[in-house]
Amino acid sequence: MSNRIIEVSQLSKTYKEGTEAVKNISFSVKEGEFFAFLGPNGAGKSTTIKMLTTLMKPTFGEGKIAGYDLLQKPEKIRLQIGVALQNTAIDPALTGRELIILQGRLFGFSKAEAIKRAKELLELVGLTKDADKQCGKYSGGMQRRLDLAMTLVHRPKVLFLDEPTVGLDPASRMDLWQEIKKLNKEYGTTIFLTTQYLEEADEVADRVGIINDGEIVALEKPEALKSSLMLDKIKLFFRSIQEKEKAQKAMMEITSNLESLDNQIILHLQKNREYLPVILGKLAAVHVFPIDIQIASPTLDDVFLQIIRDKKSTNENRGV
Ligand SMILES: Nc1ncnc2c1ncn2[C@@H]1O[C@H](COP(=O)(O)OP(=O)(O)OP(=O)(O)O)[C@@H](O)[C@H]1O
Repeated sequence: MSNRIIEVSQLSKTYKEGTEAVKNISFSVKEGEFFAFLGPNGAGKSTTIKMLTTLMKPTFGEGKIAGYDLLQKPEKIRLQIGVALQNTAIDPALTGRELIILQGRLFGFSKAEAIKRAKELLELVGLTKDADKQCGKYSGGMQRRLDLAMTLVHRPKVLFLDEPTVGLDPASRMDLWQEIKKLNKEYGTTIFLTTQYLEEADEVADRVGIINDGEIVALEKPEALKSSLMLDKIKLFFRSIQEKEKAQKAMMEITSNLESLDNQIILHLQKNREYLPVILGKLAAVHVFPIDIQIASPTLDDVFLQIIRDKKSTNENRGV
């Protein structure tokens, strides 16, 4: 096997009533890579994960996970992967420890092995203290960590996580990211996850794939995606809304690619520091002076919005 642990070629899924949820996608993920799969609601992320985890058959195309073919060797694949999908149902009356032991037994561990593995995993995800509490009484963050522990029982090579941090408060989100990062860095587990929190994907992912309307529209390292935008955001803050409005008219002479919020204007300009004197000159001409100026490089959110906007306008031009 090459060191590509996920390999997908022209993978497609059309649901029975005709929705083309995934259209001919091809990509690969290397062993040990942290891959984030992003896309707006309904883009095809869950459908892709379901196909890659053998829960759903593709209508066309092929894929291999850890060297095994999706259609020919699904049972082999299931032993190599861990899957945490959204809304997994677990019995709330059982304790965290009992659930992990049960999972171990389902994977064929002896009772003693399952107990030992549960202890290790509870430690890994920081649930040792609450291991013997009924999991129905766990907080959202604790439940997610338990989900994670359960997916790890059989030491999977690849972990598929569908929006693992959705609905968690920022502190719990950070904790869970730490656990996932640890698995990736210390144990070399390949991570394939979907998330809506782009700034977090930016921080943790080696590579990002963006899917929109069933098609992959970007596949890059986060840095490369951001620099491909070649735009800076210049934020100008004013003392009052009246001043901001005056300034906005003047700024429209430089670019129409701007946003106006309360007392600030955000200009999106090609990366080029020479624009600053031009901006200040135009403002001085109308006697308005900003109280603060901030220059920021694009974030992954900006890239995402731009890609989705470009796609929309191409479709509109084509009359789609
Ligand atoms: N079981 C199904 N039967 C028919 N259509 C479906 C089914 N599941 C998903 N779809 C449709 O397929 C498309 C892709 O959905 P999918 O759930 O894969 O997107 P997603 O990117 O995971 O969205 P979200 O972020 O909202 O979970 C959508 O148009 C959706 O309505």
